Amino acid sequence: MTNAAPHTALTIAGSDSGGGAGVQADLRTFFAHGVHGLVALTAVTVQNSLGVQGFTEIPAEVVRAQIKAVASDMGVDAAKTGMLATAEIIHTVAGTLDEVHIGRGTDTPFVVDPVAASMTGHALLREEALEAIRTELFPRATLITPNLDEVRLLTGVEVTDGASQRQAAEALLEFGSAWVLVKGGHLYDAEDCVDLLTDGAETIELSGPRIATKNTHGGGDTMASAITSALANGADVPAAVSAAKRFIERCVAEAYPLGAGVGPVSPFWRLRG
Ligand SMILES: Nc1ncnc2c1ncn2[C@@H]1O[C@H](COP(=O)(O)OP(=O)(O)O)[C@@H](O)[C@H]1O
Ligand SMILES: Cc1ncc(COP(=O)(O)OP(=O)(O)O)c(N)n1
Repeated sequence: MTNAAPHTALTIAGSDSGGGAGVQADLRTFFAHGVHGLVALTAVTVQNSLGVQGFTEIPAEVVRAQIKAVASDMGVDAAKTGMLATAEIIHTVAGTLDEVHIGRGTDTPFVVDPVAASMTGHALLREEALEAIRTELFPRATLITPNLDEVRLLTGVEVTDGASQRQAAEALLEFGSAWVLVKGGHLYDAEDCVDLLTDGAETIELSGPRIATKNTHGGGDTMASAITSALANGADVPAAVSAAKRFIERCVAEAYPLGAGVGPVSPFWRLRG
């Protein structure tokens, strides 16, 4: 008997030793969507619920080799990036994605989560690398998914309400991605969590209740990999983001305490049905 292979999604991201963010969050989320996860590891972080103690990056050529190995043999239905650590890795990833035909202008959707720092404020990207994300990855992206801290770093726009969220989304579109999702989780005083999705022609507000919990570690990675899973399974961008928003709400609602600090969001609810 030969079983049909599931769809595949590739994450190009760092490892979180605490298991709540990074490739661990991505693989948990791919699994919860019935998608086979492929990995190109970019960095190894030393972190737990209290924060990131440090990281070391993987040589750029090894990142390239991982992407080539899986793309040439197994095939990639959708890809995403998370922590990329250095400008050299970003440059290498951009060139390799072109070689294996992933990203804007190809049939394989590509999501860029422009991870710059952990929620505890520890840098996950060397300083000079932000410009490389803007110029080398955004033009190749089907969708970019910054949080409000990343929006400020990338555009200088301080989002405080719906109007500035729209202004930020327009500024981000100028960098060349097909779609932008400005996530609103960091507007802590707002009653609802509103994420704004736009391609310049169509703008969709995705709103949901703000769940009262401190355990939101890995939320951004989980959201981006839920979108990537839906894209791998054939959804278009608005449908993928809308499904991911409902998914992450449940993950936040079922987040659990682990360690003395911030616990992880939980994709396990999906396995319980
Ligand atoms: N307390 C919360 N309740 C419900 N949804 C949340 C909560 N915090 C964040 N989210 C959602 O989780 C996703 C990631 O949010 P955000 O915190 O903005 O990004 P990041 O995790 O990258 O910092 C978004 O879809 C956001 O709306
Ligand atoms: C290895 C690694 N990658 C990414 C992050 C940031 O993850 P995110 O989903 O934004 O979660 P928080 O850091 O906001 O909890 C990370 N910490 N480690």
